[in-house]
Amino acid sequence: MDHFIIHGGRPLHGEIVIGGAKNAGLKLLVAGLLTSERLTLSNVPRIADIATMRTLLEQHGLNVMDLAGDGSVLSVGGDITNTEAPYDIVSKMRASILVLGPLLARCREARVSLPGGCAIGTRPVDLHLKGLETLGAEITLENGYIHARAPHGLKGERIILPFASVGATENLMMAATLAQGRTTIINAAREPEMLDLANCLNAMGAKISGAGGGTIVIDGVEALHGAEHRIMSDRIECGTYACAAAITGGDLRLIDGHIDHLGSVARALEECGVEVTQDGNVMRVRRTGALRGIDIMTEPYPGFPTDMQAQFMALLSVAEGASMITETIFENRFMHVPELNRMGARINVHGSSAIIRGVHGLSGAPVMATDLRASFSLIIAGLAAHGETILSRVYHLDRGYEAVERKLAACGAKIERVRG
Ligand SMILES: CC(=O)N[C@H]1[C@@H](OP(=O)(O)OP(=O)(O)OC[C@H]2O[C@@H](n3ccc(=O)[nH]c3=O)[C@H](O)[C@@H]2O)O[C@H](CO)[C@@H](O)[C@@H]1O
Ligand SMILES: C=C(OP(=O)(O)O)C(=O)O
Repeated sequence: MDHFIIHGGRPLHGEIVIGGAKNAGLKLLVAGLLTSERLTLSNVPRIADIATMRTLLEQHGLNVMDLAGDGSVLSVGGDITNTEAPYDIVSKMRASILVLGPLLARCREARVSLPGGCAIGTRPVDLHLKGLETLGAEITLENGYIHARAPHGLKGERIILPFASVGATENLMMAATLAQGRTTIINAAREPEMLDLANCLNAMGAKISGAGGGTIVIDGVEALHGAEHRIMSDRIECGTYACAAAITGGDLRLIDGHIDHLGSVARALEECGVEVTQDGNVMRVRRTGALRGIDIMTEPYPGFPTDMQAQFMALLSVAEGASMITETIFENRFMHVPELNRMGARINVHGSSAIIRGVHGLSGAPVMATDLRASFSLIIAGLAAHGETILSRVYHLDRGYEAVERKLAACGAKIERVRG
């Protein structure tokens, strides 16, 4: 298992190119199941989750071509020969559940392993299943698998989501593109990735309006066709490097970083005393003064994203005064707290809130990654800490961040990946 060795205390200066969004790219690849023609995606991030999604689609029978030879442009096409998503892939990557709606809509049948819980929470898929039932699917659970059938096809309906679930909105939006009649999703997730997916589906011939807002209307069509689409840039990767710049008192130009997608994250950085500006497609982040503590609550978009919570906690651990972070999306997303405390942070968890008392400095230590964003929070802490930090279980990080050590080292960080 690879690990990172980080020697902290160096401000980051320079440029980092933000890659394509993991949380958009995964669903955009799945959209390839909705047509027999080719869907070509550019700006594909070279991360482990994309490789896993590629394996999943290939075992459904799709052919995935690497057009640029470096994984950045993928073309998906061909016939679906297998409608089963097996446990060994779904249990590795929860986004696999997104194949359920498209397989059902196109093949009228699908068998997808139940994903089960993960390190950050139980993460049930009841809203996906109820929504598909509303569209006419018959769903049974047997032997750990979801078996969904719609022998006469799906039928458009009005679906009210009790919670604005990202995955349920995407699954239902994709399924509804091939349903008969109109589907209206009320209380839909409003994350920018919804709009990216809808734009791609519309380019494939779907009729979707309202994506990015709370009500999405989908008029079903007979068939979708091929298209080309550029995946939006990753707002979470952008926010993560912004925190790294801020904690080290650095100055970073984030190419293809966008304040408007970051929204509440950019505002939180400013409240902490960090300067954030936009010039064309470059977002600049720098800090010259002291960091100030603030209170944060994670919420669905446009609120503060849970996927930035761990990285902000690392930042706030060295801010002046006390901060409070309340996590409302996942019930177990504070696994980084004991690891940050091992580096000298003073953080106490009370239920869904963490109180962070700012300290003057952190000290390097051996720490362990527990999930994707927690891993990067420990890198952020390590970049600011005195001495050596050794981060193990880097495979969590590789799920969603491309070339971390290269991007950080190019800006002055002393970070090395040790293989094995
Ligand atoms: C691949 C991807 O895009 N992952 C993102 C997606 O995950 P994901 O799509 O899984 O997130 P959801 O918005 O669906 O989940 C949010 C909350 O709703 C609950 N829930 C969800 C569905 C359901 O049927 N029943 C239910 O109770 C979940 O357990 C969780 O507590 O959005 C999350 C919230 O912004 C992000 O943290 C993830 O990075
Ligand atoms: C929680 C995340 O991803 P996933 O939903 O794929 O687990 C994340 O990107 O932080």
